[in-house]
Parts: sequence; structure tokens; C-alpha cells
Amino acid sequence: MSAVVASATSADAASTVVPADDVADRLELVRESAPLVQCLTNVVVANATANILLALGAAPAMVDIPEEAGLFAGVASAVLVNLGTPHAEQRAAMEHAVRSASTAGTPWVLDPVAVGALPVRTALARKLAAARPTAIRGNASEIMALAGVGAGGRGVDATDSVDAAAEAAEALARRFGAVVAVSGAVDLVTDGERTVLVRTGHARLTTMTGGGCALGAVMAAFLAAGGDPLVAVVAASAVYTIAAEIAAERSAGPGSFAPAFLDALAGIDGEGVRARALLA
Ligand SMILES: Nc1ncnc2c1ncn2[C@@H]1O[C@H](COP(=O)(O)OP(=O)(O)OP(=O)(O)O)[C@@H](O)[C@H]1O
Ligand SMILES: Cc1ncsc1CCO
Ligand SMILES: [Mg+2]
Repeated sequence: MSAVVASATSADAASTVVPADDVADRLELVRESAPLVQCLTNVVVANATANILLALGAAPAMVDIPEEAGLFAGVASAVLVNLGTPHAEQRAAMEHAVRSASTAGTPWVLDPVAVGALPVRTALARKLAAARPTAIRGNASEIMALAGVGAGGRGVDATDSVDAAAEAAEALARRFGAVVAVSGAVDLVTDGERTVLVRTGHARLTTMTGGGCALGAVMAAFLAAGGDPLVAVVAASAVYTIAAEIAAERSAGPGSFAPAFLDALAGIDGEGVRARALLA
């Protein structure tokens, strides 16, 4: 039985299945290694992202000033670059961090928040993508806009379906040699050759600020553990969305969901992954 099920999304990419045992193994590796995840992220979600990484068992560090970001990316286990509120100082820090991560071979994740209509972040996202992130994570409209199809979403929200973004995601993955993850009701993960659909999850995740942004940080934590980056990103997405299902059952709305999600992330183990996988 698989934690994630695959189906063909386009003629170009072969569908792939990632077994629940692989997801459980990756979760254990994250817990054992407690990766140090450097986050250059937006001011809206910084605190939520740090709490989510801690709950998972990783170590967050929001090191995002130009004088320190490059230095730190050389020692961090993984780096998240999220373009949600890209002030000038942070933009400069991102360029330092990306250069240093690439030199050190540190995995890094690009989240092109609200690219499309907004000029500064769109140009920056294109420039950073050319520096070959390990993974690119966004909602359907962001991935399509970065690939050069579509004008982006409504602010930070998607106006396109994950299905509609499948071909753009696969093309982007091939162009930049990255794993590309598209979030939505069903999450899609592709490396341009293999495509996986992660069907677990709950819509209440979209009522909590940082639902997508913190997922990028969690992907960075899973990538830090090494191995096949496609499997790492799928495992991150599966663990995250399974925890969201558990939290949704234990909460009444957005307010109680956020702490319940932290508890679920802290409590989930391989057995929990396998149990939910049977339902997927
Ligand atoms: N309709 C839905 N049903 C279930 N889960 C969903 C749905 N939409 C999104 N999700 C989940 O919510 C998480 C965030 O995805 P979303 O597409 O909202 O990201 P985003 O737009 O980048 O979020 P943000 O920028 O607000 O942080 C993902 O784990 C995804 O699986
Ligand atoms: C609301 C918001 N605005 C810029 S970034 C962000 C967090 C969700 O993407
Ligand atoms: Mg987003």
C-alpha cells in the first residue's frame, strides 16, 4: 500500500509511486538528524514556519541579512528562499545565500510567492531559479507564471488548478534540473521525468497563514537528509498533509487548527504515516 498514489498527468512524465515505508524512513531520518534549516522567508509566516520546523524535529534559523546569509548558508543543512515580502535587504541576502548554498552543495528550496503580475519578485524568481534550486515549491498559479504561462494568481492565492499546472511544472523541472512541487487539493511533485500525486491533506491548511510557505521549509528539512530529492519532497508533502488530516479531526476551525497541526506534526511517526496511507 502506498502513502501516495500516482497517475499520469501529461504525456511527457511517467507516473511514479512512492511507498509509505519510504515516507516513514525519510521522517525518521529527519528526526535523527534534526537538520538546521536557514529560512529567508516572509514576515507574515516567519514565526509559524519556525514553530512548524521545531514541531517536526528540525532546527529553524531565520538568518536573512546580507552580511550573514551567505556565511550561514555554508553551514546550514538546507536553505529556504521564500519571496513573500521581499524587501531590498532580504533580496540581497537571498542572492548571497543561494550562491553560497550552491557552492557548498547545500540543498535549497525556492518558493516564488505571488510571482506573475508583481515585477520585482517575478524578476528575482527568474534569476534565482537560474541558479538551480534543489526544489521549487508553489501553488499552481505561481508555478505556471514562473514557467512563463499564465499571469499569476490573486495575490498569494492560486486561481489555477494543479492539473492545469502539470505541464508547466514538468517543463520547469527539466529547465532548471529541480524537483517542482505544486500545492492544491492534490499536490503534484515532479522532476520532469517522474511525477507523483500526493492525495492526503485537508482544506483547513489553507485557512492558516503559512500553509504553503511552511511546507517549503519542511521540504528543505527533508532534502537535508539526502537521497533522491523527488522522494524527499514527496515525503515532506505526505507527512505534512497527513498531519493536517489529523489536526483537522482534532480542531473546530482555523484558530484551533494551527496548534493542533503543531501537535500532529510533533506526534506523527512511521506508524501514523502507514495508517493514513491505507486511507489514501
Ligand atoms: N483544497 C484543498 N484541499 C486540501 N488541501 C489543500 C487544498 N488547497 C491546498 N491544500 C494544502 O494546503 C497546503 C498549502 O497549499 P496552498 O496551495 O494553499 O499553498 P500556497 O498558496 O502557496 O499557500 P500560502 O502562500 O498561503 O502559504 C498544501 O499542503 C496543500 O496540500
Ligand atoms: C499573506 C501574505 N502576503 C505576502 S506573503 C503572505 C503569506 C502567505 O503566502
Ligand atoms: Mg504560497
